[in-house]
Amino acid sequence: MHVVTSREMRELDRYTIETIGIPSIVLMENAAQAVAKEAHAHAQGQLKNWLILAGKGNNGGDAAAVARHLSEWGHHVHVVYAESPQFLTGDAAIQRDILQKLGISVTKYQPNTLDWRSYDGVIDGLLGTGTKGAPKEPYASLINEANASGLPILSIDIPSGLDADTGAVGDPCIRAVRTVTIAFMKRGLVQYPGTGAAGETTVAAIGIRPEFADRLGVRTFLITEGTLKERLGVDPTLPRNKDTHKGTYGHLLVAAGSRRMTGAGLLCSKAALRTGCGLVTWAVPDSLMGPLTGHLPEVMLSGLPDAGTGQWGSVVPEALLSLADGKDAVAVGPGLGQFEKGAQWLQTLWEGAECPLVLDADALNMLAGVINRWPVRKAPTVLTPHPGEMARLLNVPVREVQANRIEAARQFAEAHQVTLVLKGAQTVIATPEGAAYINTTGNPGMATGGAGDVLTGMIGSLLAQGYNATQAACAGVYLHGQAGDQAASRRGMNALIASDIIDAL
Ligand SMILES: NC(=O)C1=CN([C@@H]2O[C@H](COP(=O)(O)OP(=O)(O)OC[C@H]3O[C@@H](n4cnc5c(N)ncnc54)[C@H](O)[C@@H]3O)[C@@H](O)[C@H]2O)[C@@H](O)CC1
Ligand SMILES: [K+]
Repeated sequence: MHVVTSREMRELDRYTIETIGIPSIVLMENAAQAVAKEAHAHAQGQLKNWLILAGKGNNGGDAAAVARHLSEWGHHVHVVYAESPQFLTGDAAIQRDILQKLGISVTKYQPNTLDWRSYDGVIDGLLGTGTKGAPKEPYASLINEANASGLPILSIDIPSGLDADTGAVGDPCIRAVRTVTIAFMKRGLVQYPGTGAAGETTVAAIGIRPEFADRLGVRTFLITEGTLKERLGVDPTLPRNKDTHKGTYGHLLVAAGSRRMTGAGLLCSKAALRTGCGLVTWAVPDSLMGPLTGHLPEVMLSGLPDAGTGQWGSVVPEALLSLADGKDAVAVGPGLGQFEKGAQWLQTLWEGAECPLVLDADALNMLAGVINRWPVRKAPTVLTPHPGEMARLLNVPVREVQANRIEAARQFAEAHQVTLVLKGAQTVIATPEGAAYINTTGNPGMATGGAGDVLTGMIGSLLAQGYNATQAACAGVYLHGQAGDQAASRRGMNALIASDIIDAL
């Protein structure tokens, strides 16, 4: 499913109107039909009293047409224009004139004069994708009154006050229970806090087809089952061919865990096996071999000389590099620990390993500040930072990363020619070619120690099985979230721990 910016949406509108030839008023009619149907369904067969808020742009034009449909179906509607309706232009003016001829009640907003208690629900058609900055008066007061009314609000296209591109909520912003977005999902609806303000969101098809978005070069997508299968060609449910053996499914090397942090390596390796790779070799500092033996019988432990410390800082990087030889992928980082000259240590693997790499946690901290000077790797490289690690990689505050996660991920991935997985609610995957994918699975119960180690193992496993970096990152993130959702439904979010995610795979 495509996800668009407001600029892309304008281009798609223009393309559909001018090149395909569907008049804008027809698109508006389709949009309004879809929104009205959603409101009608919300009323569950009862006829309701709707207060319909209209701005002066096309979002308000949609709202006026919604009022017409609802009234035709027997609902009671009252339309309040934020600004004087006499100044409307274009399609919005056409809709206003129709309302007038149909005798539908219309007023201009006067602060604190609306009797909100006499309505059952609100339709929000104040501001759409034409919004610039936080709502100005009188929109701001009207939005505040609507939110304070406690009535369920259904937003047209986006909640008024939302930044359709970043998901930032203006002061104020409508808090909707439901949003019917027009033609395509907007970026602001799939990034927090926007996602929270929009409530349950559906996309209304109005005649602007998905292939038009491909034609115009839209390269941001929501990860759904359809995206995985149709766009990315990954189907994890396909049965295995009968004449295969463990070598068919790849061999992953995991470099993770150190004294006091062995669990990270256990989770990463076990998740990798459960994601289907044929073999996992787990490299650890030699002194940990004894304590770890037998904990995960399916994994092959490989101890590297560590001068008795149990720390990766004492392991020469060449030892790890030679283990990487002949493997199908390497996962490095969980529980590795921080140590002196860590960047140089990692550089040996970065430059020497010929197979795909996935880097997480401490390995990402080693990259911060040096990745700019390192050569682009020939084999695929996946980085999986959480927002704090991303901020260190970019040397900016975390809030700057979070303010526009899609762009932060995309720019980094393009600049360094890596596949970047920016974790957090609605994980973003950006590819070296400039595409971005936004995940739809997962829940806050997964904000628990070790969940990231599980993801690293899963992505490593998929890389080892021969999936390309985009496939591995997108499928890994999607399945990780799906397993987390299953685990949460069994355990509850508070009780969920990382092992439960593995158990749900
Ligand atoms: N063909 C099309 O263009 C279609 C557009 N549609 C609707 O049209 C909307 C976009 O319409 P518009 O581009 O007219 O824009 P909007 O209706 O989103 O609003 C723009 C108007 O609000 C004003 N405004 C902008 N920022 C403001 C702020 N911070 N405070 C107060 N006022 C502000 C602008 O001066 C402008 O008059 C979409 O969200 C969608 O609902 C749909 O009808 C489908 C077809
Ligand atoms: K709106």
